[in-house]
Amino acid sequence: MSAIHFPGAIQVEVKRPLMFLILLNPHSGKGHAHALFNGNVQGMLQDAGIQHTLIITERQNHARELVREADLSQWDALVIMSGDGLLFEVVNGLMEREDWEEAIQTPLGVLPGGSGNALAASIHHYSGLQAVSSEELLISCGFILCKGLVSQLDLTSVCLASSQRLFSFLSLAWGFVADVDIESEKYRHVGAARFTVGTMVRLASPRVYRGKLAYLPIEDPMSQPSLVDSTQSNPSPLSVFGPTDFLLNPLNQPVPGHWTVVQDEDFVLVVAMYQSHLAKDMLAAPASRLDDGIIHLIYVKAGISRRSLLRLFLAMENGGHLNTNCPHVVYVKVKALRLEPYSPKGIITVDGELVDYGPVQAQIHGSLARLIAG
Ligand SMILES: Nc1ncnc2c1ncn2[C@@H]1O[C@H](COP(=O)(O)OP(=O)(O)OP(=O)(O)O)[C@@H](O)[C@H]1O
Repeated sequence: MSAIHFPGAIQVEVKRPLMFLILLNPHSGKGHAHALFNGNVQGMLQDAGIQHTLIITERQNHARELVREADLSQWDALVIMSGDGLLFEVVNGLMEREDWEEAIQTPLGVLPGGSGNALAASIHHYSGLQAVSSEELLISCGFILCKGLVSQLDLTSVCLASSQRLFSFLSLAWGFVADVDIESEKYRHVGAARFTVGTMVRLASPRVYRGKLAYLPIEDPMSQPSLVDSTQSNPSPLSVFGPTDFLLNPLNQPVPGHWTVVQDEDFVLVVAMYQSHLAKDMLAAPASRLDDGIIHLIYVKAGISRRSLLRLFLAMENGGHLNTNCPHVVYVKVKALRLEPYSPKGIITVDGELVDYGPVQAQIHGSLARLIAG
């Protein structure tokens, strides 16, 4: 085993042969994940001296249950070949274990086989590489996986009104983005283009979403763990495992007085990002990094014209949307946030997955997990 030290406090260990558990969702993306794996990745792993066990998931939550019970000592990494939804299962399965603290240190790996592939696109972007086609992205991520260099990864704890707590590696969305993500499921057969189609459909009849948004900016001295008395904090009642959400008050109490409460209550979208990409061709938070400890909160206030909104989404392809000087777009870096929608029905997504609709709050936990990245 050789230890390599990188500036930026990343300590990586590369040993061979590596043993990977690869979980593959055969229905992800256009439904070609298995063929793509056989055609593009299998040989690469063999050449790199990486042994693997491939498990084809049979149903939703199969991967979650599997990693919750698995003997993790057998594996050098847990890898998903799918979209972001399967990694969401793996992360939450690990965080549901009694030994979560150790389990979540198991390096994770990503091979894009879904339609969004946001984390894969983010990893590719952090490597300084240009945007590529879906198949090229798979090959790029295959190489990154074969190199086996491990970085740290932030996770965000997301608390729902049902007292459920989820761990998220990518995003929390409400409004336009969440609606497009879920409503475009029916265009799955067109692959990554489903988001473009969904965006155009929703642009034809944009909605206004009413609610209350509050957040703790990174500059606030109280966002530092050392300044918060964690014995006074109130973790959500069902958070049996996982770190304490020391910045959050219970959802049935007001947010701490030093938080910023947004005056506007009419939004077109609210999206909290902790990686750069929202989908393969959506560079929504260009400044985000794997373990910067920051939630990049972007919201668009109601009143924006349809044309400006279209321009915004077009500019997002290369991350230019934050430089358009659009007065309706707000971008803040935060440690925690709370969102309380007023409408009784709606869509909220966490890492692109539909979650219970209602009040929701979140806090980022820096470097909680580990990820094989370039
Ligand atoms: N065998 C399976 N049958 C049905 N659903 C599955 C199966 N395996 C996983 N799932 C679920 O399918 C959903 C979508 O999976 P995934 O994210 O991997 O693909 P995708 O939606 O195409 O990609 P993306 O999230 O990038 O858009 C997830 O909720 C996942 O839990």
